[in-house]
Amino acid sequence: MTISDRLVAVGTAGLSTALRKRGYHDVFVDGVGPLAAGMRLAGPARTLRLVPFRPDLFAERGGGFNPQKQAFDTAGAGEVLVIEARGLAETGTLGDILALRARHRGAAGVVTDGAVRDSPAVAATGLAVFAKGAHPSVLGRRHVPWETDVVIACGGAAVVPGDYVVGDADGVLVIPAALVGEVLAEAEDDERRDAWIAARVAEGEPVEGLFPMNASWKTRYEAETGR
Ligand SMILES: O=C([O-])CC(=O)C(=O)O
Ligand SMILES: [Mg+2]
Repeated sequence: MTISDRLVAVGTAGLSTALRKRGYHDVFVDGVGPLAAGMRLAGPARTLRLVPFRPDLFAERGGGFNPQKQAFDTAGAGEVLVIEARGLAETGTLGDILALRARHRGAAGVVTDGAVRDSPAVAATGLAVFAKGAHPSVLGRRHVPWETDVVIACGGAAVVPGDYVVGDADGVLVIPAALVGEVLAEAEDDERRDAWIAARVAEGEPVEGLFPMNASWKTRYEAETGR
């Protein structure tokens, strides 16, 4: 399995615990959700930064093959395109044509703290998209597509190009690239342990002494699982 496949398999809840232990409490892209139920993604971030609309700045960078279009046309296989839209839900930041392009490039998905336009068609592309909502407007209503591949803010989280971004039904979070190996390994161990605990709770055991495990549960866990 690739790192991205393993991140999707372990899920955001387990990853958030391992991040929190290391002091990373503010790595959540808050306020966004999947465009369709069941969408999941993981991969290294490419970034696109939108700045507040201004006629002169829009004239400089808003038209033609602008940074928004450049970002989608150059999205890499397995990458997650993350868009800084300052949390504004009243303007689209991508639509079906750009989603199709990202899909064709093999991108893992898109995360935007703005809205999506052409939203039924975007969902139909099969690309995993996490957004604040849907809105018919083009981005020029509120934004100027300014630059790609810089550190951005998205949903309150800082995103550095190359950070790993993971999204599922619980939400979206960001893992600094240097931490992904240790965070993933620890979250996988914790998830295996929690699955074992969940099986005991499903059998009717109380959580007291079991979650977290006391010494006697630990002994049984180690004996049964070899961990
Ligand atoms: O104009 C936009 O922002 C994007 C759009 O509609 C599309 O990708 O289809
Ligand atoms: Mg469109």
